[in-house]
Amino acid sequence: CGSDESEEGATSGDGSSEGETYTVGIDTTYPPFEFEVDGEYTGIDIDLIKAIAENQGFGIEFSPMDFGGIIPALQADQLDVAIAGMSITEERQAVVDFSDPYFDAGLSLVVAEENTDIMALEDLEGKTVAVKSGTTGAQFARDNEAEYGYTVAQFEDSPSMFQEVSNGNADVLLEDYPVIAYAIAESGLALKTVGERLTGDQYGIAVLKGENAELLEQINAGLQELRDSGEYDEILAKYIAE
Ligand SMILES: NC(=O)CC[C@H](N)C(=O)O
Repeated sequence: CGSDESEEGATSGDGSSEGETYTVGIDTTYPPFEFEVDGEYTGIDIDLIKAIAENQGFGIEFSPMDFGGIIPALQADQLDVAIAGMSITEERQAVVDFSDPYFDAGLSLVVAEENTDIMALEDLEGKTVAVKSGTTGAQFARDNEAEYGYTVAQFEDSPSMFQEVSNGNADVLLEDYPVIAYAIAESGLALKTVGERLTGDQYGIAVLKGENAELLEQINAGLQELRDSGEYDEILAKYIAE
């Protein structure tokens, strides 16, 4: 559905820049932000970065990887840009520069639909909490583990976490609420969100710290253009039911 998928590789826009091509790290197991349909990458992040590349006249090449590998890959110069539902955090800001925020998210708890004994963090004593490596969810779980007395089980991707709770191997998982809403609606897994939203944060597009001021400026200009033109809202509406 939607726009054509042909911009991977070189998009040269209107020739206003040198048509540089950047390698973009993505987490393709993270719908509705990034996923794969019939061998094509799709989702909010994919559409946004393609549209930014187009309006700023640079090319992009996607490099899919586990979320936990993305910041290390930026640091190792294997990626120029990362867009991966990545929350802007102070810790990350020590090693990457973020674009202006483009989406509001934050963590919630998810349990099996029939579960009636977990309503909040206070109910997690002795339970197993599934998290994904390198994420704000994993960080939150570690930070609160001693206080609430649960055990953390770490996974490399979100679908594995959802599966694990659905199977009953883990009692609860921590994930960003737009991703939870999409997973529950689309996967048919018998899961539900419980309790309050635990955190609020915002997603940003990342580049390696200190070395990419010009690229970051282009990304911010591109984002602003998409907001002004209404294309940003159209992209969101394609993937998120209001
Ligand atoms: N792709 C993801 O799993 C991102 C999770 C979360 N928003 C983070 O930044 O850590």
